[in-house]
Parts: sequence; C-alpha cells; structure tokens
Amino acid sequence: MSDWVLKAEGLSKGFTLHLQGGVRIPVLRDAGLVVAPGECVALSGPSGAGKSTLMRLLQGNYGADEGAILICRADGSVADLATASPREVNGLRRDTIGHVSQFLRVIPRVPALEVVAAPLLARGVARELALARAQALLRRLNLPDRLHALPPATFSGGEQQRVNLARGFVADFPLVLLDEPTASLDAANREVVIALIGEAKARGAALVGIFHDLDVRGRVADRVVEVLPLREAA
Ligand SMILES: Nc1ncnc2c1ncn2[C@@H]1O[C@H](COP(=O)(O)OP(=O)(O)OP(=O)(O)O)[C@@H](O)[C@H]1O
Repeated sequence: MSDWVLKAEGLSKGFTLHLQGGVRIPVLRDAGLVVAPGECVALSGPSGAGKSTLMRLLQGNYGADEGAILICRADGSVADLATASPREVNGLRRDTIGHVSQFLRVIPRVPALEVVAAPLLARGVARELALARAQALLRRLNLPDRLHALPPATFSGGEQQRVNLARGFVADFPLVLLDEPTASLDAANREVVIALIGEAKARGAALVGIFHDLDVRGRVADRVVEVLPLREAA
C-alpha cells in the first residue's frame, strides 16, 4: 500500500473576473497537501483564504492552473486529477473520491434511498444489497423510515445533510472529502458522524475536511493544515 492516498503539489489557482475587465484574483499559490491512509486532515484558516477552493480542486470541480493532484486508487494505481480527462475524473469520482458537500444537490423525484445507494449502484453492486446498505446507514443516521422513499427536496436542512452523509459513507472510497459535515446536525447525529469518520480511518481511508465545529474537529482530525490568504502566506 502506498504511504499516501492524496499528494497535491505546487497547486495554484486563481479566478478571472470577466465582468470586471478580466481582473485576476489569485487564491492558491504553490499549495501542497499529503494525506496518508487512515489519516484525517482538517483545513483551517480565515474566511476567504481558499479552503473551499482547495476542496473543489481535490474533487475535480475546478481545474488547477498549475500543479499536480495525485490520487492513489484502491488498486494501487495513481491518477493525476489535475491533468485527468473528463472520463478519468468521472471514474475517480465513482470509485475513489467520496464527497460530502454542505448542501445536498437534490435530484427531482429520486427517493432518498436511491440517492444514497447511487454510488454503490454506479460501481455495479447488486441493487438489493445496495439498497439494504443505504437503508442501514440512513437508519444509523436516525432518518425515519417513512422518509426513505421520498425525494429529499422537502427535507429539513439536517435531514438533507444526513442523506448527503449516508451517500458519502455508503461506499468504501479511499479518499473522502467533507465540507462542514456536521453543520446542520443535532448532538446525537454529530456523534454518528464522528463514529463514521473513525470507521473510515480504521479501514484506511484518507479524509480531508472543513470543520467549523472545533469540538468535532478536535475529535476526528489527526492534523490541522492552515490555508492562509496569499498576502499572509507570501
Ligand atoms: N468562482 C469564483 N470566482 C471568483 N472568485 C472566487 C470564486 N470562488 C472563490 N472565489 C474567491 O476566492 C477566495 C477564496 O474563497 P473560498 O470560498 O475558497 O474561501 P474559504 O476559505 O472557503 O472561505 P469560507 O471559510 O468563508 O468558506 C475568496 O476571496 C473568494 O471570493
């Protein structure tokens, strides 16, 4: 097994404001991050420093201007997300990178159970087994059974977040990205998330998260990495 799951090096990212005469906003310059199997790294830093931007790069949502984002797949092969083709990025998201965003992107008419089972179905897991695992995880996160067959569009913020969490933890992704995973949760469900993160670490997953809840961060993170605004980092 490789001694890292994620190795990002020399990452730079800026935004061009086309509506303001092409003004360029640099956000990350020569950023790097290495995460080992079984390790959870928390991104910290002031608002606007670039934490979400870094997360979006690690997810393949944004392209990097410079640098490499090396990701070790479960079979030991390595991909560079920064230069991967759209097809490779889709493959990495299907098999390797799990993501729990702060807000659920609701797909109309798709029931919560299907939303959660989707990552397993995409990997070819038998439908019955995928749905059973999804149901078990939703129950563990205390989402009432009567909601499982309903589309999450009308769910409360905390209910939607639990659907999102179940989707991110239902498959054994080698890399799991967590964007404020407990922001809308009550104390009991926060404990479930802390346990899920612990179990993911125990099976050797690498996790990167933004945790504004410092108690949760203190209990799950092995290391805190500061993302500093460029003028301070320079
Ligand atoms: N798509 C975009 N276009 C232009 N500027 C952007 C874009 N996304 C982010 N930025 C800018 O990049 C900087 C970093 O934003 P980012 O959301 O990564 O910060 P953050 O550290 O996650 O902040 P917070 O803790 O407040 O969520 C900010 O100045 C923001 O305005």
